[in-house]
Formats: sequence, structure tokens, C-alpha cells
Amino acid sequence: MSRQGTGTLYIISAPSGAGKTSLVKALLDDLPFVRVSVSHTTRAARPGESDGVNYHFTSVDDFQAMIGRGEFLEHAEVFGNYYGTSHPWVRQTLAQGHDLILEIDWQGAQQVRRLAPDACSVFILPPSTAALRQRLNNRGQDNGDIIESRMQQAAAEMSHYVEYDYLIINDDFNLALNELKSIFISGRLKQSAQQQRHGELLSMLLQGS
Ligand SMILES: Nc1ncnc2c1ncn2[C@@H]1O[C@H](COP(=O)(O)OP(=O)(O)OP(=O)(O)O)[C@@H](O)[C@H]1O
Ligand SMILES: Nc1nc2c(ncn2[C@@H]2O[C@H](COP(=O)(O)O)[C@@H](O)[C@H]2O)c(=O)[nH]1
Repeated sequence: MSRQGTGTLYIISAPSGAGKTSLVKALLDDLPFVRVSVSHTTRAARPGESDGVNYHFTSVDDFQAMIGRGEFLEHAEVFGNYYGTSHPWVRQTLAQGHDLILEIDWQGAQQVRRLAPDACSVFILPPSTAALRQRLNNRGQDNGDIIESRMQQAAAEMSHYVEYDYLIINDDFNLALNELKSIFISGRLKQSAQQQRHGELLSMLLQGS
């Protein structure tokens, strides 16, 4: 499932505010072979967010209908709202040969791993809980109650870091970005090398026939 065509599926999780969206955005600017999935969510759009760009903003009824039709690769309730990843879109993007990032929580990550055990997963940690709180405050997009509830759930999210293939501490942004980039570049190189070997094997077999 994660290697249809030539694309590899990546899962990136982090407590809210650790910086995963900012890191992914910067990564996409630098690595043209990578795409990010736009999730469906029932949460209200924040100021500056647009439908189809940040999320597909969806009513609870429509979200439940999509679950009923089996349209999600994974879905979960996070901070009192539903979030989910479109299965057809993931399938199509991987089949086109793009590497694909799912920015999802630990519950979604567990569901994806069951379906796609060779997906590569990365967990992003903040340097401290104080820094996490500061980032949520500085982002200036959620009210005090929402920030408090996200801080309360940060420890539960972070307790799942051991389930991931890689761990990055996002203290210095550029350092964290370079670490993330090297995971994707290594993955791409490994994939090309494997394909080349398969190609070489195939020509050997064909020459022998
Ligand atoms: N290394 C860093 N140092 C300081 N601030 C950072 C760093 N990385 C990201 N930030 C800032 O922290 C805030 C939260 O980042 P971001 O929105 O990317 O987090 P997130 O993990 O995607 O959160 P959510 O899960 O809620 O979407 C943003 O204002 C971002 O600019
Ligand atoms: N299981 C899923 N979790 C998702 C998905 N999209 C986002 N998320 C998680 O939600 C939180 C909160 O996001 P926010 O935009 O409201 O700040 C985020 O930290 C992600 O972990 C998804 O499709 N599936």
C-alpha cells in the first residue's frame, strides 16, 4: 500500500504546536517529489485557513457519511473534532510516484501502520513543554481554553514517540528541518537503488532467456 508506483508513505506526528506543519511546509519547498495530504476535519477554520488548502472543512454529518462509505484510510477524534485522511487521494498520489506525508495523530498513525506496515514514521518533539506552550501562544490562533486543553493532551501524544521510526527534537528550526530532509532524501535514494537493482536483475534474467 505504501509502495504503489514508486511513492513512499510517511507519517509525521507531534503534539499540537511542536512545529510539524511549519517543518513540512519548508520541506515541501525544498523537495519537489514530496506531497502532503490535506485532511478532512470537522473543526472550524482558523483565520487565514482556506478550504482545500489547510483542510477540507467538513460537517459532522458529511464526515460520518464518508466513514460509512469507507472513504478514510484512517480517522480519529482529536481535541473534540474529527480528522481523517482520504484513502482514494492517498492511493492516487502514491501511484503517481510521489512520496506522501500524512500529518496525523498517534491514533491515526496506529491505523495506518496496520494497513501499511512499511510506512515510515517520524515523531517531532518540542525542546520542552514550556517551549510548546510558548509556541501555541505565539501562533495566536487558538483561545486560552483551547491552548490549555492541547497542553493537557500533549503528554499523552508524546508518550507514543517510541512507536515511530525516527525522533526529531524541533529546537533549532533549521537543524530540525535538515534532519527531516535527510530522512526523505535517504528514503528516496534507497528506493532508487532498489529499483535499479530490480532493473539490473530483470535485464540479467532477460539476457539469459
Ligand atoms: N523551531 C522552532 N522554534 C520556534 N518556533 C517554532 C519552531 N518551529 C515552529 N515554530 C512555531 O511554533 C508555532 C506552531 O507551529 P506549527 O503550527 O507548525 O505546529 P504544529 O505541530 O503543526 O501544530 P498543530 O498540530 O496544532 O497544527 C508556529 O507559530 C511556528 O512558527
Ligand atoms: N488522525 C488524524 N489526525 C489528524 C489529521 N489531521 C490533523 N490531525 C491531528 O490533529 C491535530 C490538531 O490539528 P489542528 O490543525 O487542529 O491544530 C494535529 O496535531 C494532528 O496530529 C488526520 O487526518 N488524521
